[in-house]
Order: sequence, then C-alpha cells, then structure tokens
Amino acid sequence: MEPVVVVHGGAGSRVSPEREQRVRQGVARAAAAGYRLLTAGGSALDAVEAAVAALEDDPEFNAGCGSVLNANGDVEMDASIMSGRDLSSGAVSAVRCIANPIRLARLVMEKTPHCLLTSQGAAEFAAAMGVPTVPGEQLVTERSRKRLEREKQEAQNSDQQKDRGTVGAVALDCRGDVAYATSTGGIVNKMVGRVGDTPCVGSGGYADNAVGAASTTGHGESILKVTLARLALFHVEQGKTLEEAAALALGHMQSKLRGLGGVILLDSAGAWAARWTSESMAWAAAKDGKLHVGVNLGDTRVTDLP
Ligand SMILES: NC(=O)C[C@H](N)C(=O)O
Repeated sequence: MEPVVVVHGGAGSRVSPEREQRVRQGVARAAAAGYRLLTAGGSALDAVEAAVAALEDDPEFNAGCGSVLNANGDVEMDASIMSGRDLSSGAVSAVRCIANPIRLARLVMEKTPHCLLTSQGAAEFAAAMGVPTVPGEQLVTERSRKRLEREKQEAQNSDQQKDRGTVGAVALDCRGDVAYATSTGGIVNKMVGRVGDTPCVGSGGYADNAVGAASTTGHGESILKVTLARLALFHVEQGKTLEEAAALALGHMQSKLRGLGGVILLDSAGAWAARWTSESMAWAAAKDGKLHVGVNLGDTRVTDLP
C-alpha cells in the first residue's frame, strides 16, 4: 500500500502575506515528518502523532506553543488521536503546561482503559507517565497575547472566522491502517474549562479502516453539533467521492448553523481531500514522493519530496 499523510494548520480568515510563507513551511515540514516515518515502515498512528507534534511545536499554529488564550489569559488545550485498525482512541481536554497534548492523548489511548482524561486528572496522569511540565508562559506567544487583547475589545464580534487554528493529520500506512490526530488551543477568549470538538471522537476526527480517516477544524460548537468528522465519513460510506463528502458535511454545518470550518479526509485506498468553508486553511499532503501545499483557494503548489 502506498503511504499517504495529509495535515492541516487550521481553518480561519485569510492568512496575511507576511505569515503565509511561515505557515506553508510549517504544514510542509509536518507532512514531510509524517511521510518519512511512513516510508520507513512506521505506522499511521506514529505518523499522525509526529506530524501533529511538529505543528504543536510551531508557534505559528493554535496548538501547543502558540495556542490561543482563554478569558483569563491562560492556555488550555484539547487533543485526540484514533487508530482505524481497532477504533482505539485517546484524548485529553483542558490540559495546561505540557508541550505536546497529542502525545498525552496517545498515552491515554495506550495506557488507560479510558478514552478521555480532563484537566486535573489528565495532569496527574501526565506526571505519572513522566511527561515533563513546561511553565505556562512558555506556551504563550506575543501574537496570542495580542489576539486576546483585540478579542476582548471586540467582545461582541461573533465572526466565526476568528476561530482559526487547530492542527490535525490523517494517514494511511503500508499495512493499510489509517489514523487521525487533532490538537488545539481552542477558541480565543473562551470560558475557563470550555471544551471544544477537538478531543471528541466523531467531531474533531474519526478513523476506521473500513472507510478512512478525517480531522476537522473550525467553530467547535458547530462541529460538535453536526459531528463533522463522522458526518464526512458517512458520506464516503454512502459512495460519495472525498471532495463531495467534505463539501456535503461542511455545507450541512454552514446551512444549519452558519458554522465555518475545514476538513481533511483520506480513504482506505489512499485518495485524499482538503476542503474548507472559511477563507483559508493551511494544508499539506504527501504521497508518491510529491508534496502538495496550499493555504488559500486555488494556490496549491506541488514539489518533489527529498
Ligand atoms: N480553530 C479551531 O479549529 C478551534 C477548534 N475547533 C475549537 O473550537 O476548539
């Protein structure tokens, strides 16, 4: 089976020309990291974890370092991961002071009988697993501080495009297994304790070898209400192409709730799609030695992978 990995760096308003290059490089690097693992015989789970961890470490994206701030000015992060081989999944919500929530989600999946740990319990589990804590301020960037300030000034602005960011990946490995991973700082100025779609299997992502894998981004409350990832895969099960399935699922969310967002999709044969209803979504896909990268509609560039 030819391996494939697709990543996204979040749906949102237009990326400024000043940031565009950094954002392109960030998603390209993450996809290349996942692809390297896959071509060396690594699993889809390892590939999505590595790709998402690379994006969590990149301050350009709303996950890990670079996460948006809650109403108190703190970082609280959500993440989830799932294997399409046996539907095993792990997630964390409202976690603080760790660099890579996606790695903690994987530990929840592999070392506990549960699917989701939150807040204090997740912190205690992280400590028991030897996951190092980082000072909260280390995850806060100047950009996220400014965004919170701006958001507080424009408090009545209900523009759903502002809910940008979140990172995610889907992959298919040589053995035919699929997986997804999604990680986020959530939405700026959220209430303390707010949990979005990202740690919820079926909303923030889904993976099942019988169909494929999906990772989502956008307005979390809307995504939760339509279970966006599962909805997109449902359309694939019904025989739609990946492009059609993504368009139908995102269209439903927009017409029912005026919710905007994006989705990356992969099927068990290795076809893939990246689609969004917000102004932009940074994404990258690696397959057959080629790297495809896009940010705004119609600006896809294709290069050879080393
Ligand atoms: N930008 C995002 O994708 C945010 C994420 N879906 C959330 O609502 O938490």
